[in-house]
Amino acid sequence: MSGATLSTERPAVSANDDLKALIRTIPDFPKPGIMFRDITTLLLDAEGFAACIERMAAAVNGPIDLVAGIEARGFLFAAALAAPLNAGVLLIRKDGKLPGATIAEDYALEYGTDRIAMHADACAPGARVLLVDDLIATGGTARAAVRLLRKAGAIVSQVQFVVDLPELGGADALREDGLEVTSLVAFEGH
Ligand SMILES: O=P(O)(O)OC[C@H]1O[C@H](OP(=O)(O)OP(=O)(O)O)[C@H](O)[C@@H]1O
Ligand SMILES: Nc1ncnc2[nH]cnc12
Repeated sequence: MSGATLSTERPAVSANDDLKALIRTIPDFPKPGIMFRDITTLLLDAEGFAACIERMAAAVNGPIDLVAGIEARGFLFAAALAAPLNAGVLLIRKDGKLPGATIAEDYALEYGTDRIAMHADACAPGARVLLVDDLIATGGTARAAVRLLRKAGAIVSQVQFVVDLPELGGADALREDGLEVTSLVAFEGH
């Protein structure tokens, strides 16, 4: 009779711990109590940034026409990801920055509201758009971006982030909206 054997192997290292180690945490920025997850250190590492983009590309579910990036840090990941996916890049900017005719969407901040915009003619109705940002916290920005893209007629079914702050509930809120949400690393706390 073969009894259960206890594994002497170490628990598997999460596949993206190498990337997590490249993201620096700066306490109390931009204000006391915030743990700022700084992806500039990941960007500085050539192998790490390349691995990040490869893993994001591998997680893309189905063909897409455009990668939409959210200003400003989201642009970096969206632009790099678009090349291997053979997709174009659609810019979602803070209001007032785009030169052509725009459509906009408001979203709530801790205090007050903000507005993001995109060129009204940036995507054809029915275009399959993957939304990308560096980080999701409360999800206010990403949810507004999804509403904006859908207002333009885009089909948005997946949203990707490098970093998730799960305690803030943004990824769960997007999932409740019916979106597929993928992120490479998660940090506990704000
Ligand atoms: O999930 P949320 O609570 O909406 O927060 C996440 C957003 O906050 C950060 O952008 P920020 O507005 O700081 O802009 P930046 O990229 O220009 O620094 C981040 O890049 C996301 O876009
Ligand atoms: N904790 C955090 N670190 C970096 N960017 C953020 N955007 C919102 N919360 C953030």
